Amino acid sequence: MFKVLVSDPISDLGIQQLMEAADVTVDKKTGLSEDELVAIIGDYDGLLVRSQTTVTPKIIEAGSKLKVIGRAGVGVDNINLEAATKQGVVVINAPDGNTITTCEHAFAMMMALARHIPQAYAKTVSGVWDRKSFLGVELRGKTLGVLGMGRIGSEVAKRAKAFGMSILAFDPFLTEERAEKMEVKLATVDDIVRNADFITVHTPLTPQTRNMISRPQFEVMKKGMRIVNCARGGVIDELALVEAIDSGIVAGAAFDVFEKEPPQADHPFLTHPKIIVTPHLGASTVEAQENVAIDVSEQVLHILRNEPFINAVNIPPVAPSVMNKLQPYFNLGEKLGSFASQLVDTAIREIVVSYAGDLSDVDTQPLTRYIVKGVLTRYFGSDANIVNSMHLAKTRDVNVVVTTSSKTQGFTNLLTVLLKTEEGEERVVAGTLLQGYGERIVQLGKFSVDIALEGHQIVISHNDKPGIIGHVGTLLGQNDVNIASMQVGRSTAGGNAIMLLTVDREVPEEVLAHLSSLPEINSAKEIALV
Ligand SMILES: NC(=O)c1ccc[n+]([C@@H]2O[C@H](COP(=O)([O-])OP(=O)(O)OC[C@H]3O[C@@H](n4cnc5c(N)ncnc54)[C@H](O)[C@@H]3O)[C@@H](O)[C@H]2O)c1
Ligand SMILES: O=C(O)CC[C@@H](O)C(=O)O
Repeated sequence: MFKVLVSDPISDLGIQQLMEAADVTVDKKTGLSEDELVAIIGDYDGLLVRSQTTVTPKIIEAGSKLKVIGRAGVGVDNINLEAATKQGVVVINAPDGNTITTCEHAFAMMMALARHIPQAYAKTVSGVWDRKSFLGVELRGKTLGVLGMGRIGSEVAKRAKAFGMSILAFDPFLTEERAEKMEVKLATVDDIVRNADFITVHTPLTPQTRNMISRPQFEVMKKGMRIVNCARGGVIDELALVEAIDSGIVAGAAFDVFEKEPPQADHPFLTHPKIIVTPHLGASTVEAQENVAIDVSEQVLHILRNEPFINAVNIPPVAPSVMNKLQPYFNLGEKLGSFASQLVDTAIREIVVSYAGDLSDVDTQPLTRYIVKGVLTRYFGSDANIVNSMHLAKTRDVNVVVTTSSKTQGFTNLLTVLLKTEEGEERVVAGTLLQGYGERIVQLGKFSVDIALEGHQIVISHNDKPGIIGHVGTLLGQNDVNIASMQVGRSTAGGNAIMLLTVDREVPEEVLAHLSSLPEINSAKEIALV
């Protein structure tokens, strides 16, 4: 039974699927401090948050069973990704569910700003009928600058066109072609800053976007422009903005987000007559909260159940078509990695993975993670997983090299793992997924073999002399180790040879030692693939 903790208020309807799952119990405990979370998180396999819980390294480290942290929303800036990745915890978000809602909020803020709606409302309900102080401006005919043309920025631009605005847009990924299709003008930040009547920002907060609009930008703005931030506090420099309003450059600002949330009681925005604010309400609609909770619950279930998932923030995204193609090979890759790692005796320095045939023309990154996990499991046990395998390899100075090859050896798909060790050892094993026959090892060192990749195996390196197979069979039989299948490969008659046996059970240490001591046998190793 999996246990999931929901530590922020999240739509009940949205997490219904999780609550109704027979293999999951859900606990809702909101408003906990870091220490309170640290004290209980060790019991949970999953943690579901919105934006109130700050998931710190301390909480993640205490989550010894934690497999997944789900963020019901887009931004994962309240989750320490580095700590999660290090510990192999998948972080997922729900990037699509609140796009329209947040876009509509940004638009509402822009309109409220243009027509002084919050200020006029406050005065009216206070009993003052003031029709002179709130002269607004139309949106029609104005230039809107959109910084960040992702999901939300693009939707804002679409709506602004319907209002008769012309749009200048900047996003590092916005091409001339896409801009044309969206009927916006591709511009630089400087163009936007100098020419826009309204600016709205829709970027994440990154080192590049922090204070993207600050004093130098305000100084060259059109007098009387207005500015909206429904993305992240810190993208627009708060103090520089207040100065720009007070000096008459900016006519007004609308902010849903703050550098520090909630803002201090003396934050200048809270009393400024030309700044309107909301308490991070961009995603707060019934629809969006249901959508993000449904999306994230579904993914959490997949992760807990070890099924393929999407929207992982700390694993590169994979297109569903690529995932479908790769998924059948995950087990093969992990087992080959595991097999290869059990062949080496000294510290691994390089893992060289080679893909051929059907695997040569697809983005194999996710499969490489499984192979590296397979290699590292020998050393890290269940601490190695597909989220942290590349990170673990890097921190242990293990170089991972991926190549594609045209040498398929006649197979439709071929996956080769070569391990190089500090002492100059090289161990190579190749496998294939054979329709109707499952996962097979087809190469071991320089020898061609064909044996199912499963269970307990013994790899014996020996000299090709008569009687050896008989000795091995007798010894294993005497020790109650049943042989399920056997393959022998040799370079030349009488030369080096390899024997690969699948046996029905674990092989006792002393039996392996006895095997290794038999005449003409150079080494005997057990490989466990269970
Ligand atoms: N107020 C809220 O409640 C609320 C709700 C949802 C999302 N958000 C925030 O809104 C922002 C946008 O969300 P989204 O879903 O559209 O994300 P998105 O990833 O679809 O779009 C973000 C865009 O910003 C662009 N970008 C990155 N650096 C940039 C730069 N230096 N200059 C210009 N563009 C840059 C990216 O290329 C991307 O296209 C995020 O920060 C998100 O957290 C806030
Ligand atoms: O309301 C929330 O949970 C915050 C939403 C938003 O900032 C997000 O990043 O998705």
